[in-house]
Parts: sequence; C-alpha cells; structure tokens
Amino acid sequence: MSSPLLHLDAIDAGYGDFQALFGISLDVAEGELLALVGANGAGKSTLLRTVAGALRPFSGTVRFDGEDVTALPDIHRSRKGIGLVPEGRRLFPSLTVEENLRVGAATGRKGPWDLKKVYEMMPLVADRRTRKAARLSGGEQQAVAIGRALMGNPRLLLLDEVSLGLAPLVVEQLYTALPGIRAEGTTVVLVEQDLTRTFAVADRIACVLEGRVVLTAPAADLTREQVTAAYFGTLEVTSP
Ligand SMILES: Nc1ncnc2c1ncn2[C@@H]1O[C@H](COP(=O)(O)OP(=O)(O)OP(=O)(O)O)[C@@H](O)[C@H]1O
Repeated sequence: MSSPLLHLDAIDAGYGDFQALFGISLDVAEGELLALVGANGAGKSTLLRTVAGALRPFSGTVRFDGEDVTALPDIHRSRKGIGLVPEGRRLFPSLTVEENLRVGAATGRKGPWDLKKVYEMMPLVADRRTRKAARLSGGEQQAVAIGRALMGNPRLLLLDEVSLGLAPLVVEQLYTALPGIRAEGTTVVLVEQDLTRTFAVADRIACVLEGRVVLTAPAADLTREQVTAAYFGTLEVTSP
C-alpha cells in the first residue's frame, strides 16, 4: 500500500493551557475526500489548523507526503501544497476579488489552477472580479476564499465549514465546484455540519468527539445513526 498523503500521529494540541485535541491519529490517502463531523467545540477547526500549520501541536507528528512538517510554519506548508480555507473566509476587504485571488498564487506552486480556471469553475466569482471583497455577500466571499486557496495549487485542500451561514442555493453552488476540484487530483479534508451533504460527497468520515476521533470508516459503511451516535457520544463500541 502506498503511504498516505497526510499522516497524523498522536496529536495533542490546544491553546495555552487548554487542550483541545487528544492523541489524534489519522491518515488521508492521496485523492481521497475525508469529512470531519462533530459537535461545536469538538476540535475540528483545531485539527485543520494543526494540519495547515496555523497551530503547533503540543506533541505528536504531522507528516505530509512522507515528510515530517510538524515544525514547519503555515507559509512553508502552503508552499508544499497544504491549502486551508478557514472558517470565516478572511479576505482582504480593501482588495478586489482578483487581487485576493492573486494572493493565493503566492505559494509559487505550478499546477492546474490559475485565474482562468478558477473563473471557469466559479462564474459567480468571475462576474465580480473588479469588486472590492468588502462589498461581497457572505456566499460570494466564501467562493473567493476557495478560489484563493485553489490558486495556490494545493495537493491537500482543507475546507472548514464553508457552508456555514450561507443560503442553501449558495451552498449548492459551492458544492457544485467540488467534483471539478477533485478531478484535478486534489485531496480534500472538509468540515461539514450537514450530514446529508457529508454522505453525498465523502469517501470516508471521521467523527470527532471532545478532541478525540471516535469513529472513522468509509462513508458507504456507515449509517446516519452511527454518525449521529458518535456525534453525541452515545455510540456503542462493539468489538469485531
Ligand atoms: N483561539 C482559541 N483560544 C482558546 N480556545 C480555543 C480557541 N479556538 C478554539 N478553542 C477551543 O478549542 C476547542 C475546540 O474548538 P474548535 O473550534 O476546534 O472546535 P470545532 O469542532 O471546530 O467547533 P466549531 O464547529 O464550533 O468551530 C473548543 O473548546 C474551543 O472553545
């Protein structure tokens, strides 16, 4: 078996004295789409931030493409191909859409994604290319944030609740972009609260409960009931 693109081993992480993640070990294969599910505060964003290098773990190892990147800051990880779309978008409000997108290309990575390709995939973004980010709706900003991450040609794209607070139609448009992203070979780890959507897109699902991964399995092998039970901590663990 080939080695996973992302390998997390015994990750403990948190903020100051507060520990949010406990002994997380997880692999993600190249080309796979893994969905992280769990209640608010379970530690999903903390996990993505640890992978992206926005947060240094207390202990444990993050390996990307076989290399130990645990000590590398986020900017170096993005050059290696880890792209994070954080919760809350975080565009530069005074820059135009196109200027924001160009910021994403600062990774210097070659690959399929450039302005033309992002505009092709998200016509909504293309239509607003000269508009200041501050003047966009929440859904438009989210689409630009995804486009910006793609401009860095990531091998691993981390999407943190990109549909949070958006109108259903806008969420639909964002999710329409996913197959095109995956068709380019991009590996995706996403956090999504909507279980129907999670089951529709995920190859594998990992449930996070109070800072621990309590269940991980191919989406096709799981029922909604099992995921919901893991979510609320009422999953009965049966030995094989
Ligand atoms: N910057 C921070 N400083 C201190 N504690 C934090 C910080 N960010 C998150 N936490 C805490 O870490 C824990 C995990 O939070 P995290 O945001 O990773 O959860 P989550 O599963 O992503 O939930 P949500 O869906 O609410 O974002 C929570 O108890 C949260 O209060």
